[in-house]
Amino acid sequence: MTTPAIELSNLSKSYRSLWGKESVALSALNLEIQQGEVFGFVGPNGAGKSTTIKIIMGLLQASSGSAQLYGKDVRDADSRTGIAYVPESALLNDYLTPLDILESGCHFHNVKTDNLRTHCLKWLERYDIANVANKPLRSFSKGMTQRTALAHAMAIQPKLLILDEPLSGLDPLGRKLVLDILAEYRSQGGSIFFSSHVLYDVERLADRYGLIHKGKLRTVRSPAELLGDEATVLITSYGKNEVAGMQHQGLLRWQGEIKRSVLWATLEALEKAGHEIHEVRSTTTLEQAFLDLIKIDTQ
Ligand SMILES: Nc1ncnc2c1ncn2[C@@H]1O[C@H](COP(=O)(O)OP(=O)(O)OP(=O)(O)O)[C@@H](O)[C@H]1O
Repeated sequence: MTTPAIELSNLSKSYRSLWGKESVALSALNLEIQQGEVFGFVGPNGAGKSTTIKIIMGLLQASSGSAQLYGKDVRDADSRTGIAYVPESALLNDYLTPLDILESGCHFHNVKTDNLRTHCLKWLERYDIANVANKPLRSFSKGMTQRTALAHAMAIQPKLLILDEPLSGLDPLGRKLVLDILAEYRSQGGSIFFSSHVLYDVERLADRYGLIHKGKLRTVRSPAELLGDEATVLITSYGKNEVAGMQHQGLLRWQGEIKRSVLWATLEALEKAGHEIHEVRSTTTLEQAFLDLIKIDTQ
């Protein structure tokens, strides 16, 4: 068996206030992320996501338990070679330019390339910031800074990407751009561990999702497991003949919201009846499925 990309065993973290009061942020977390896996760490604000990521990145010390990257304890800085991290609010030196930042990142991670400048410019182009490659970051919007941080992460050709709320601060176009790049990285075998407090725009990205709530990992599921048989699908078609489950909407248009378990049977029936299928869209969101689970868990 290959070594997991991330292995957390009984990981706990408590913070102590100035008055000595302890609050538990993470409680005995056990989790394995395999190489090549995309894992979404999802939970509401204050659930413990950033605390977990900061421990993995060596920025915080766990109170107990252990965290390993590719079999190496995270307290050993070498464990993070070839691992890219983008924090929620990227703290980049704002006197530097995107090109400076990418080039120094590549030097630090020992990236081998024929022409470093061309390599870095390629990544700035992918993130649509090549036109400001030589401008200092202090003039940038939050979205542009976030894009620089993401371009820096990809330019080091990481074996694992760790992203804390990767889409926060980005407009819809920026979000789509980042999701497309992450999907491409994933299709080339890259591993991703990302956190998010909302699911709707990352729900197609991960192989598995872990739900963290009040410092405890409540459940780890694949999107299919999470949606189960309760998932519904909305079908829109055009045709003359009636088909079970479909409601006539005037002229040739039909629409039906059906259980996912009867999707294929319905599509076959529509084809047989000579309908042209216009759209098939999931109407049950992962977000709702998770919210339902928390309700069940806390009852
Ligand atoms: N430096 C700190 N000192 C004391 N308590 C802290 C500190 N950092 C985080 N906490 C507390 O630990 C808990 C977990 O916080 P954490 O930032 O890990 O949550 P999160 O899931 O990342 O939330 P968000 O989505 O808002 O970033 C929260 O109750 C938070 O208030």
